[in-house]
Amino acid sequence: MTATRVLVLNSGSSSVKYQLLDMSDRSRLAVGLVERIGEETSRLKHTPLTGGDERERTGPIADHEAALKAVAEELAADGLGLDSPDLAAIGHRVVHGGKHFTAPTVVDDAVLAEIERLIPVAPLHNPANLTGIRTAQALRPDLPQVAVFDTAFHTTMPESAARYAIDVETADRHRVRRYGFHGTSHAYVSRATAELLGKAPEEVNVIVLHLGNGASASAVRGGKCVDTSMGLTPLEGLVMGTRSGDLDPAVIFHLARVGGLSVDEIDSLLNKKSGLVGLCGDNDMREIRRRIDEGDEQARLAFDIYIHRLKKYIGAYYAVLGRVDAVAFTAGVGENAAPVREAALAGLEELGLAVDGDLNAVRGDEPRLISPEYARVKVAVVPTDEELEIATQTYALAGKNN
Ligand SMILES: Nc1ncnc2c1ncn2[C@@H]1O[C@H](COP(=O)(O)OP(=O)(O)O)[C@@H](O)[C@H]1O
Ligand SMILES: CC(=O)OP(=O)(O)O
Ligand SMILES: [Mg+2]
Repeated sequence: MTATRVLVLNSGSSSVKYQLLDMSDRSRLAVGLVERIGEETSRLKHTPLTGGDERERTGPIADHEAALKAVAEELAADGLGLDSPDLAAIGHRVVHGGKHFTAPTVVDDAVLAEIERLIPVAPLHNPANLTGIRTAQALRPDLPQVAVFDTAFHTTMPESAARYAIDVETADRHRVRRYGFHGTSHAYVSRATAELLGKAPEEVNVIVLHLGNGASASAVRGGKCVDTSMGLTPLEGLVMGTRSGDLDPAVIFHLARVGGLSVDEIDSLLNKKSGLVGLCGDNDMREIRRRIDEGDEQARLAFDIYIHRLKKYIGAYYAVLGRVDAVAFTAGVGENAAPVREAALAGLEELGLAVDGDLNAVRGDEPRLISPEYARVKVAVVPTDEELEIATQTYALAGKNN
C-alpha cells in the first residue's frame, strides 16, 4: 500500500495551523489551529473531518514544540496519528527562504542551517518554522520533511524590481533586497485565475491582491512574478491588520531621534500596533464595516487609507504589466469584503476595470468573476488554499519516494 497522506504545518509567530490531507483524492482528514502559544490562554481547536465533533483545549501551551505534540495527540485520538504508515511526508510553510530557495525542498541539515541563517530577516516567522520542522523530525525521523517557502514564487522578479536604490555593496553584504511573501498563495491564485478565464497561466497577466491579516499584492506575467509589495520583510506595501506597510523610512529616524523610541519599540509599533489597528483600534474588516455603518468617522478614515493604498498598487502593477487580463482578490478580506473590492476598483473604468454590484454581492467558496460582461479586464474572487498547495508540492516532491 502506498502512503498517500500529507500533514501540512503552517507555524506562525504565535500560532500553528495544520491540515492532514489524503493526496489520493486531495481530501482533508483533519484541520486545526493552535493559537496564543506562549500565553496562559493558549487554545487548540481540532476538527476531524472523518467523523466526530470539533474539540477544543484551553490552557497554557508553552512553545511550538509543545503545540506540535498536542496536535500529534489530537490526530492520534482520531486514529490519524503521526505514527501511521499512511503518512508520506510532512510539509512546512517556511516564510523566509532568501534568494537561495526557488522551489520546495526536502529538509536536510544544510537546509535547516540556511533557514536559521535567515532569522535576522524574518525574526517573527523563521524561528517558529524551524521549531516546527525539528519537532516533526523528532516525531517521525524516517519521513521526508519538505519546506515550502513563501519567498520562492517571487525569485523570478527582475533585479529592477527586487533591488532597493541603496548602496549596492551595503545591500549585498546584508542581503537587503525585496524577497516578497505569501508566494504560495500568489502562485496558487494566479494559476486558478488563468483557469477561471479558460487560459493557460503562460497566456495571462494577473494582479493578485492577497488581503488577509497580512496583505500583499503581486504582478504576475505569464505565470511568473515580476513584482510584489512586501520587501525584505513582510512589513512593506499595503496597509495590513496591524502593520503599517509603506512609509517614508525617515519616519523611523524621526521616531528614534525626536520621539526617543528604541529600535525594538519602533519595530513593534510598525509591525503590531499600526495598520488598521493603529488607525482605528480594530483590525477585523467586519468590525470596521460595522462601525462605518454606524457613522464612525475613525473607522471610515482607516478604511479610506486602506483603499487608497490598495488602489495605488493596482495602478502601479497595471503599469508594470502593461496589459492586464485579470485582477484577483483573495484571503480573508479579499474573499469576503465586497465593499473593499468595490471601493478599490471604483473610478477605474478608463483602465477597463469595473465591478458588477450584483455579482460582487454573491458569496461562495468557488472562484468567480465579479466584473460586468463588457469589462476589458476581468475581476475575480479566488479563494486561496495555501495548505492544499503546500500539500500538493510536498507530495509531488517526497510522496513518491515512500
Ligand atoms: N466576512 C468577512 N468580511 C470582511 N472581512 C473578513 C470576513 N472574514 C474575514 N475577514 C477578514 O479577514 C482577516 C483574516 O484573513 P486571513 O486570510 O484568514 O488572515 P491570516 O491568514 O493572515 O490570519 C480578518 O482579520 C478579517 O479582517
Ligand atoms: C508573511 C506574512 O505576512 O504572513 P501572514 O500573513 O501569515 O502573517
Ligand atoms: Mg494568511
